[in-house]
Amino acid sequence: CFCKGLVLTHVNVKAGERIRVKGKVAPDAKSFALNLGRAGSDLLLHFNPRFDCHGDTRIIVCNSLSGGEWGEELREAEFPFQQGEETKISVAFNAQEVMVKLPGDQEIKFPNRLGLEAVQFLSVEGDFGVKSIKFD
Ligand SMILES: C=CCO[C@@H]1O[C@H](CO)[C@@H](O[C@@H]2O[C@H](CO)[C@H](O)[C@H](OCc3cn(-c4n[nH]c(N)n4)nn3)[C@H]2O)[C@H](O)[C@H]1NC(C)=O
Repeated sequence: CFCKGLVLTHVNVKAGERIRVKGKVAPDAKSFALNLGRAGSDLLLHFNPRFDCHGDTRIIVCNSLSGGEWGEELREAEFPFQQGEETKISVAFNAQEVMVKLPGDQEIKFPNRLGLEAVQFLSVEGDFGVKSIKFD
């Protein structure tokens, strides 16, 4: 369900700032993921919409990764993505939680399990073509 995509390091996004990702879901998408954290092995958030992957159909899986170990998954059934469509995902965080804003004013909150105050690493992987990334 994954092909390696875009990796940004040293982005130095602080709590209260927002990352806005615009892109297009592949027409035959199985899954894509937005990862942000200290590094690839320490993720504040692995945001993983699954169209058809790992036995999941149209479910958003969120998780953290600490020292390469996955935490407990949070699963969201409200699934605002369509294969082949453009979409916008924005993420902000504070000491307590990560807030993901999705189309249709949907918001997913995920605990800041790593307690990160800044994010250095951002990657987008899977069946998603990034059009723009804005930091504000
Ligand atoms: C029911 C069986 C046991 O539970 C399953 O266990 C799987 C393995 O941990 C879970 O899938 C992982 O879920 C993680 C988030 O919790 C990640 O989505 C993980 O994929 C991350 C990943 C793979 N890759 C990757 N694979 N190959 C390449 N090049 N890159 N990159 N990132 C997935 O492989 C999967 O979500 C989980 N399913 C359930 C229902 O819990």
